[in-house]
Amino acid sequence: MTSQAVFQFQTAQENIHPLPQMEQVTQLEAKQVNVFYGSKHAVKDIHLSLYKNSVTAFIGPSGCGKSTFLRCLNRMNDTIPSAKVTGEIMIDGINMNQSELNATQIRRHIGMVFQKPNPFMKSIFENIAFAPRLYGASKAECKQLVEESLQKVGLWDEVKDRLHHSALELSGGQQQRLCIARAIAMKPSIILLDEPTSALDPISTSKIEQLILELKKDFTIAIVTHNMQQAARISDYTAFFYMGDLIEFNHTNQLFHQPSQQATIDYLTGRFG
Ligand SMILES: Nc1ncnc2c1ncn2[C@@H]1O[C@H](COP(=O)(O)OP(=O)(O)OP(=O)(O)O)[C@@H](O)[C@H]1O
Repeated sequence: MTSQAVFQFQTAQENIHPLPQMEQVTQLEAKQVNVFYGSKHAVKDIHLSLYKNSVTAFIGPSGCGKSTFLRCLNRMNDTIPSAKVTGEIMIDGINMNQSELNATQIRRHIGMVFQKPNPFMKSIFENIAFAPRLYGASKAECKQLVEESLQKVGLWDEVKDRLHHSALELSGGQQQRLCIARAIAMKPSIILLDEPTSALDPISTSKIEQLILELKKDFTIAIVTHNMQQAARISDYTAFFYMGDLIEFNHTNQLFHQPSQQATIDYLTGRFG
């Protein structure tokens, strides 16, 4: 029997989701989500919930489908011509994964920050004010949003005297915090972070981790990370993916200390990945 077959054999449905239904409030529920790139089945029948004001980490070896799944949550896979997403992404009783719903509107409510900081080639101020203005925010509202968002990401004091300088003058870590500020200025309910610290030094990484812990008071957060210490430090829940399957989902503490699946144990102990 191949190791993959062993994992599949051991992944009983009830073990994937051993969470007792306690006090968590579901913010988003993915049901039977599958993603195909042409004939490649990259994400297989995933059922997973994000809970309000919590951080959920997606971990697993390279190519296991973490980012692909994350991108389903705000319809970012719509931008990839070969990608086909089936299943439901339920928020407040509405399935977001239906073409009748406008993906741009959905992304207002489910913001995303990428691996590489990608500020617009505009001023610090404009990076934040641009989208709210498009959606009708007045000059005064934009000004307030800029300050509020920069305060939230701990960047205000560092940049308040050069708001009209190019965002590209900022360091990588500052640029990433600016991108987070840009996302939160749209007042989303969910923020998706795709390896947001992998291009950053340890000090900038630590600042972003602190920031994520602060932000979960106001937002629901999902983060893809290769850094297992990071997942252990900042997440409340962890989902372990392997070859497109969700192998295990649990409270982070539980998953790291008492994993229920052999594949999770093997990954956490460095036997593969
Ligand atoms: N645009 C695409 N076109 C075709 N195949 C893709 C595309 N993006 C991803 N894939 C494939 O889908 C599978 C899952 O990729 P994905 O990037 O989601 O994995 P991942 O777990 O996030 O990996 P990593 O940790 O390396 O970023 C991989 O086999 C990958 O090659």
